[in-house]
Amino acid sequence: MTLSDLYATIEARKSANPNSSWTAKLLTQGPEKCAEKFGEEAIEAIIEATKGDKTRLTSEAADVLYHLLVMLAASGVHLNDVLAELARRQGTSGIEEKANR
Ligand SMILES: N=c1c2ncn([C@@H]3O[C@H](COP(=O)(O)OP(=O)(O)OP(=O)(O)O)[C@@H](O)[C@H]3O)c2ncn1[C@@H]1O[C@H](COP(=O)(O)O)[C@@H](O)[C@H]1O
Repeated sequence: MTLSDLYATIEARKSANPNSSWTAKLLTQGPEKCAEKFGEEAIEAIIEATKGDKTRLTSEAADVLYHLLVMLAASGVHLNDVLAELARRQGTSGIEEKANR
């Protein structure tokens, strides 16, 4: 499963029944709710990272990635645009990138 596969599934859930799909249910609640869920999952991942529990962090990181993609889809931002931005930054040092912002 790639992030692109997961993003495609999430996009397809825009027209799915909210009673049979968690993703569809979340998407019907709008971009603010999706952003809120992403924030909650990010905090849970931070907690596991600071505790040093690799198994729990792995699980929470999966939740973060999934909810990031849901938030992007809800906000009308395509994963390919994010990947293109990452590709643009490739070969540029982080320090240089920061100076250009
Ligand atoms: N990767 C995920 C994924 N990760 C987490 N979740 C769901 O995200 C929810 C996380 O919510 P919480 O942890 O906050 O738990 P909760 O108690 O249910 O939520 P609250 O009521 O407390 O807010 C759970 O219901 C999880 O099942 C996911 N749901 C779906 N996917 C992927 O999306 C695909 C499509 O899913 P459906 O749309 O459900 O068919 C699936 O096949 C998976 O590949």
